[in-house]
Amino acid sequence: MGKPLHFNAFVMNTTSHIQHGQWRRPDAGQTEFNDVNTWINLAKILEKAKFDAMFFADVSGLYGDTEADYDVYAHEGLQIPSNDPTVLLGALAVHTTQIGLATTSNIVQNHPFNFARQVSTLDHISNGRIAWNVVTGINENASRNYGLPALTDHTERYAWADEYIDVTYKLWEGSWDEGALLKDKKNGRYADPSKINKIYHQSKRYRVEGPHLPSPSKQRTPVLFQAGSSASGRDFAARNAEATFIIAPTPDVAKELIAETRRLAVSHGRRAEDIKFFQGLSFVIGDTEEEAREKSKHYDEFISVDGYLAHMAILDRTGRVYPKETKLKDLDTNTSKGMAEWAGKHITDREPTLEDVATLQSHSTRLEGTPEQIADQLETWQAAGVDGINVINWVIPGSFQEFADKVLPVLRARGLAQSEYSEGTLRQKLFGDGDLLNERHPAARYRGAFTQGPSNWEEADALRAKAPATV
Ligand SMILES: Cc1cc2nc3c(=O)[nH]c(=O)nc-3n(C[C@H](O)[C@H](O)[C@H](O)COP(=O)(O)O)c2cc1C
Repeated sequence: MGKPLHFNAFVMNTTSHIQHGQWRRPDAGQTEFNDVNTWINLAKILEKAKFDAMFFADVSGLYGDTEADYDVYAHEGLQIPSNDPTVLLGALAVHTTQIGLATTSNIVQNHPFNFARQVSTLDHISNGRIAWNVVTGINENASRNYGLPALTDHTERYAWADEYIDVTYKLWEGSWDEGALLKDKKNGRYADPSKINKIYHQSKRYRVEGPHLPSPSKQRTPVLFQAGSSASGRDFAARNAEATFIIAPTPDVAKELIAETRRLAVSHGRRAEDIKFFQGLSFVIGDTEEEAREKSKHYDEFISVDGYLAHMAILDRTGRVYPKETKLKDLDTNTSKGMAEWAGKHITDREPTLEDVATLQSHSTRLEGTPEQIADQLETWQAAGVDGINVINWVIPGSFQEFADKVLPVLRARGLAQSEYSEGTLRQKLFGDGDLLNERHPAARYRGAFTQGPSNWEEADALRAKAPATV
């Protein structure tokens, strides 16, 4: 028997997330994303099927050139309109009891003091089932929505992320000592002030006094996801992430990426197994191979070439998508070079066009076949070091229901999917090693760090000048 893979449902609080054009299918429920019942219904299906978590992607602004129009995004429902997933998790938490709830939140979109408070509140509501996908963003428009003149430089974005996450660690792990909450009705002592600490954080962008307003939730720090794949992104993940989301084109590429990030984690004093890797995949499931092939063609009929190209930001200078028959060799942009090479590997009998790029993109994460064949392919991904799958959907809720009905039973028979939830918080369910971050994680150093800490800003600043690494 194999080792169970983890399964997350990869979704976004919008109509067109990844598989652009599929919202036009008659059975697509994602058009009703404003209706909270769409999500509650899906959460119940997923929980019944024992999915580990519901993972919400998010962006804080439009894709593409900020000066150009955004007609194509509006036509395609491509991540606009979209709603805030973090708010939605509050509703899902009270309609479920076991499934993990992961939200994406960009460091530009919220002050860390406020964000830390929202997450602690959600972790209380859900009884310890919250995860945070830490992103630094790639959209210029998102930066402009928060008063910045432009997208912050790549290296600086990760320095900012370090600073941001440090504030949240201090609030979650260090501000409240264990046993601070007394609830002592007899003596009229609700909490013990000697165990509630200010943090006096000072860094380039943030000056935060504390204390954290919520008392500690079950997990304190939510389970930490990360999705950057550049050198700085991988280094950030190696230091901070408990789970990393990848979209590798093949198991071999995934294997390399995973080994590299695990090596980095070890170099930062963590263990290789402290990070779990989730590969994003979509599924076309048939009772026979022939049926799967037919279904795949049917999905292709709904592909919106404009949608894929807009998501990949392959647009002209006015923000319009090029005609789909445009040959890649005729595109005069930097992005087209890598793409042309990539498309050229797959299409050898003619000049690749933009339509080919969109189709290739939609096929790049697609596993197709009978449930048995899909299970075989998942075993190959697992052998490459993948711990879990972020299941990308075509339609909500149908794609997940189909996966639950057809593929999960085959996986269970091979020991590759869980049949029951284990007890406890999301972290305990994923790692089996307690509700809190382990001792090797950098946030653990803040436990008890503020108990004997400074009692005002002057003392804090003096201490920082003497030993910058400690506070
Ligand atoms: C699989 C995957 C999923 C991502 N999901 C999101 C997301 O939901 N929201 C977001 O703002 N960025 C998302 N990103 C972008 C990354 O968080 C990151 O900002 C981007 O990849 C640039 O960082 P990098 O240069 O380190 O890769 C995702 C990236 C990958 C690879």
